Amino acid sequence: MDAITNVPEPVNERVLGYAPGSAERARVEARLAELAAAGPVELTAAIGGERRMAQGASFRVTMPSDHSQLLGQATSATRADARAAVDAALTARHDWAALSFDDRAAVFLRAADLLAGPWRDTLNAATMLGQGKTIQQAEIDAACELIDFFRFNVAFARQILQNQPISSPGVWNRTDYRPLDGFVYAVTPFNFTAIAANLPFAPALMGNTVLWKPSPTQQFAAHFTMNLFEAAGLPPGVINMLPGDGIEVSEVALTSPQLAGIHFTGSTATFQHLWQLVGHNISRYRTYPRVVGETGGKDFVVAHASADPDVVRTALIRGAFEYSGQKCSAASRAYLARSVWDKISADLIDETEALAVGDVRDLSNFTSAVIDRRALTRHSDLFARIRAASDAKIIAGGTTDESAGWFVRPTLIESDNGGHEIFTTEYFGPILGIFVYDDRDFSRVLDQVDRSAPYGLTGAVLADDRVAIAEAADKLRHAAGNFYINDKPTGAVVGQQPFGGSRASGTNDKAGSVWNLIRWTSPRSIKETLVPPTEHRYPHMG
Ligand SMILES: NC(=O)c1ccc[n+]([C@@H]2O[C@H](COP(=O)([O-])OP(=O)(O)OC[C@H]3O[C@@H](n4cnc5c(N)ncnc54)[C@H](O)[C@@H]3O)[C@@H](O)[C@H]2O)c1
Ligand SMILES: N[C@@H](CCC=O)C(=O)O
Repeated sequence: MDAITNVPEPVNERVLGYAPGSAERARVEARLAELAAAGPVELTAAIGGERRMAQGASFRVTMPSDHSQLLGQATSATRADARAAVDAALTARHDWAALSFDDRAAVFLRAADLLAGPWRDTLNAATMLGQGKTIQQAEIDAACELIDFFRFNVAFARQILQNQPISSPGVWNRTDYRPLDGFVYAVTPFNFTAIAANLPFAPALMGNTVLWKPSPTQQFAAHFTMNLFEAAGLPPGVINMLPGDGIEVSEVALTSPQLAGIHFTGSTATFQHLWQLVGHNISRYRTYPRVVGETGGKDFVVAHASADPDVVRTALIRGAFEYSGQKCSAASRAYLARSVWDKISADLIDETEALAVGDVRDLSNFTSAVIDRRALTRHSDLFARIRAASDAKIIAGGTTDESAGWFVRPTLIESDNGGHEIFTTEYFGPILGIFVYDDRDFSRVLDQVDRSAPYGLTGAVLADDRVAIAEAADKLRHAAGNFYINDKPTGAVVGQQPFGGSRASGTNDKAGSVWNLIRWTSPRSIKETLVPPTEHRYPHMG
């Protein structure tokens, strides 16, 4: 079809409440029971449309909040699997790029509607069981954010395609939004089902074919996400999914002359490692690979003396402890004016101690387990270090329990040493460092917030005083790519707060926006001269 169509106007998917007695609660509870009872699922690779086990070492996917519950059996992709996936992506490339934008977009609009309807409970339940999310956290991720990524990216991509140059008399200029000249390698984190799907999907929407390497601890929901892509009609070879740790896959992908882009989300260390390998191999590639990565954070909350104490307490608890702090955006360092601290400290400690932490199948819990034993050990080691030191003190939480699941109690650690590791290091767990400052030192503490951590992802200022808000927004301009005023620093919504940060937090290409999609196209300018000249001499030559 030659018409330039209008794509559906995107609207953010409504977040369902799952209150006791609601229909959606009954449905998701039934799906949780079914998936947990179904026995281990074979977590296959997807290569050129074929679903088969990868050829490497096997690994198990269990529930973080009940590690005796086996959800899936997987095997890691080997070099041979990776070579097959690269070949499949390159084979599918021409036909996928040759499809009209409408045909490509329709696949993902259908995925959005399937997910909003019959697939919602499956992806929510898989995310709860496999990644330890409560229903609220699964709903805003695996359902709403992913549906929004699908629908909004289609609309943003259409805007890009419509962006065409001017022409002049006798000349017709056009921009051809080509996919990149090769395949895209998407490497995704454990903590968000929506991010894991968006990283392969966004380049695919722009006409690219993709190797997708999910996190082993997200493989359960990734498996169902791949099923969803297929159910929506994604042609074979467009997205090829390779389970496992990715080491052998990277050896193949990053040395392939056809590597055209990396779409990464995960830790700063892994991203830097991948970027170094790209630098090392730079002369091998046919084109310069686009390297897009969103990485770690040490996200701050600064409360001014004018802040409402109830707002501060709520923003800290939700911002730091939802999903047990396993969000790149989680509040992990708080700078509190002493007058505010004096008003909230007792209640903050009591409420933190009272937070219900347990199995995700008990919907009354506020949060659940951390992702795996490694994460739990990172926290128990931290607690031991803090207890041995004199310049920081655990004032709530500070315990772990691995008897049934990988549980870490929400923890508050207070210190007056602004350079302490609790203000600089990303633990990726339910840990909030607290620095109390004299009310009159607000300006000085803003400088400290800006300088003390290497990251630049999210941050919040809480204040009623407008001058204080303006000063914080100015002084912290580069300290956060997502800056919140009187809110927690988590929970960005697609289309409303495009997400990403700079400094050690990434390339700030803003997932779910035109700025991200533009990285997956290599525009070609076409000039057509309608009546070309037939004489080389210019008028000034007489
Ligand atoms: N800025 C953001 O938008 C954002 C969003 C989510 C998570 N994160 C960050 O992600 C981190 C947590 O996620 P994680 O624990 O999954 O991160 P991670 O870096 O451990 O793993 C990310 C992915 O990289 C893979 N990986 C590791 N080494 C690899 C290699 N050599 N080749 C190929 N793949 C390799 C992992 O298997 C996984 O799929 C935190 O630092 C968090 O802040 C950032
Ligand atoms: N976009 C999410 C964070 C993603 C990282 O883990 C938020 O805004 O809370």
